[in-house]
Formats: sequence, C-alpha cells, structure tokens
Amino acid sequence: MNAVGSCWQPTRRPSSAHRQQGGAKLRPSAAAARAVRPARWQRPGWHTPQRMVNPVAAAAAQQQEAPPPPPPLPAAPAAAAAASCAAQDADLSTALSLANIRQTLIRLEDTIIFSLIERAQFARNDAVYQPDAIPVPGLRPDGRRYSLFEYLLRETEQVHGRIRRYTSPDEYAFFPGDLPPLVLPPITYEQVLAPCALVNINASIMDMYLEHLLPEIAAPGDDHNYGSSAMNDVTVLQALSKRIHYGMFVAEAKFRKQTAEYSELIARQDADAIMELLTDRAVELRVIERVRLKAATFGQDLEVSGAAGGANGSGGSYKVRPEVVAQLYEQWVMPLTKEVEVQYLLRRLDGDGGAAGQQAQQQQQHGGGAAR
Ligand SMILES: C=C(O[C@@H]1C=C(C(=O)O)C=C[C@H]1O)C(=O)O
Repeated sequence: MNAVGSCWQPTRRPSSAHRQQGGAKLRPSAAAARAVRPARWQRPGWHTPQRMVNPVAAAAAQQQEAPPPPPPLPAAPAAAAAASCAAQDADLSTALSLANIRQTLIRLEDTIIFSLIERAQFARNDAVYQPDAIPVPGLRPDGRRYSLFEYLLRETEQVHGRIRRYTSPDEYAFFPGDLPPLVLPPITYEQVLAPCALVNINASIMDMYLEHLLPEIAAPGDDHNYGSSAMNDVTVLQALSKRIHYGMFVAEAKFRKQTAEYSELIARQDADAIMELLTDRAVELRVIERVRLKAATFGQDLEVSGAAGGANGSGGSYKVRPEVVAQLYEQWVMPLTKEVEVQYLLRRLDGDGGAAGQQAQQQQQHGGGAAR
C-alpha cells in the first residue's frame, strides 16, 4: 500500500536521514505542524529525530490561513490516534490538491522573477563560468578546476546541506554526491511521494541557464562584479530547480485524481501519452501571461520609462524584458517541469510506494554524483 494515504505515527527509531550526508528545510507553519503531530512530539531534540510535515503540506496549510485550532484536550490513546490519523489524512489531501500545488508554483514565480532581475543588473561576466579564469580552491573529481560559479554553488550546497536543506523532499542539490554531514538533527518527513521520487534534472537546468537564459538577461561584457554575479546565479538556479522539481508533487496529485488512466499508460510505459494526459494547455497559457505581467510589473524601471510600458515588453524600459520571462516559462520551465512529471509517473507503480520512497530520494540526493 502506498504510505501516502496511511497515518503517520510518531516513532523514536533513528530516521533514514541518519544515513545521509547532508541536507535546510522550509519551516512548516505552526498550524501545519499541529495538524500532524501530537504536542509531545513537537519539541526537537538531538536524540529524537524530528518529524515534520512535508513542505507541500505546510505551504497548503499556510495558504488556507485558518487560525490555529485550540490544543486538543487529552484523549484516550485509541481516540487520540484516530484523531491524529484523520488530521493527517486531511492535511495530506489538502497538500496534494492540485489547486494548492499550483498556488505554490505561482508563489515561486515571484522568487524566480525577482532573482532574474537581481542578476540582470550585472554584466554577463564570462570569467565567472570559465574554469581557469578565476582560481578557486579545490578540483573536480575529473581533475579540472571549478569555475567560480561552480565553486560558489557547490560551497553554498555544503553550508545549506549541513542544515538539512537537501533532506527536504522539495529541494534538490546540483552536487548531490558531495553533500556534507548534517549539523542539525535529522528530520523524517511524511511520505507524500512514491519511491520513484528520484528525479534530479539539475544538470539540464544548469545547461539551460548558462546557455540560454543568462545570455538573455545579462548584458554582454565584464563589469568585474564576479562575486555578485555568481551569488545571484546561485539564487536563480536554486529557485528554478525547486519550481521544476515540484513537478513530482504535481504528478502525484494528477496520478491520484486519474489513477486508472495513468496506471494504464504507465503499464505500457507510454511516455508520450502520459505527457499528453498531464498537459493542461489552458493552465500553461495562463502561466505565460501571468509571468509576463509580473515581469513587467516587478521589473519596470519607472525612473527611465516614466509612464508604464506595455506588458508585452514592447513599451518602457525593463530590468528583464517580460518577453524573456514569458519565453523562459514557455520554452524551458514548463517543459522541464513536465519532463519531471513524466519521469516520475513512468516509475510511479514501481515498488511499494511507502517509506522507501523518500528514503531512496534522500539517499540519492546525498549519494549521487555532481550535476555536471
Ligand atoms: C504543473 C502542471 O502541469 C503541466 C505543467 C504546467 C507548468 O509547468 O506550469 C502547467 C500545466 C500543465 O501542462 C499543472 O497542471 O499545473
């Protein structure tokens, strides 16, 4: 049985994260945490693995903005367990509602667009991406030097990995094989995704960014702002990676809604038909128009343009042209998200769908190879 639908039970056994080498986690809202954990399990300690609600559940609960319920009165153990199961089932079903997942994707649009605007203030600075142009400590396993950009991305993952970032099921490292040991006690997440949540397409995201997106958003030339450029590259890439890998949660929600249809296509391993079934062109068109409008709104240089330019990018002066953002979504972000969805769904019926899923995912994230 797929553990997604089963009740979470508190446990004191060491979590799978003990076996991993890395990992920051979005903080679940207090309301979300209350919804899934009895109060006595809420205090983290070094010797008690922390149980946390999946970030998707936390985001869904935050979006609902309901005032936190009063703490429950003590109940008989069986009744308390049943109430806890019911609360968790409700929480997971809210978390896996497509509407809630799409709200998270919409929020991530803001993060992506703002990060692009930040990077766009600096020149392209090609030296940042050339392995020997700026000497940085350390060598890749193949003996070549890291570029400054690779160095900063990897070092950022080292720090964030120590505080559990990559144990979270919605965070994927670009250098998953190099993640360090945790300095925070490990967390065991609720099982939302199936064991096939092993998809990591960060290598493709990095290629897309360096080859297509960066040349569009940064002016050619060298302004010597190497550190700032690389810092902003890291922010853009992390935001894109999170958005695109969210495709696994989208896929899980869609699978649950149309289990019979997807199961048949999965049995045939028909990737094209799965792609067709999961594609919602009306939603895609709305996404493209919305990001175009957001880029026009967030990125308009009011001092230069004076009166507002058109949202199609033809009018005023923009820090990042709205058309570039629209194209980014149409040509890259949505196709890569759907690629993640298809890859996940093709393997959705493998294994038992239970605890092994996230363990496997976390082990892969902390035991695989560098993205490039
Ligand atoms: C993410 C979804 O799946 C697909 C991918 C989309 C996207 O990446 O924004 C939008 C619509 C679908 O074609 C969804 O249905 O919301």
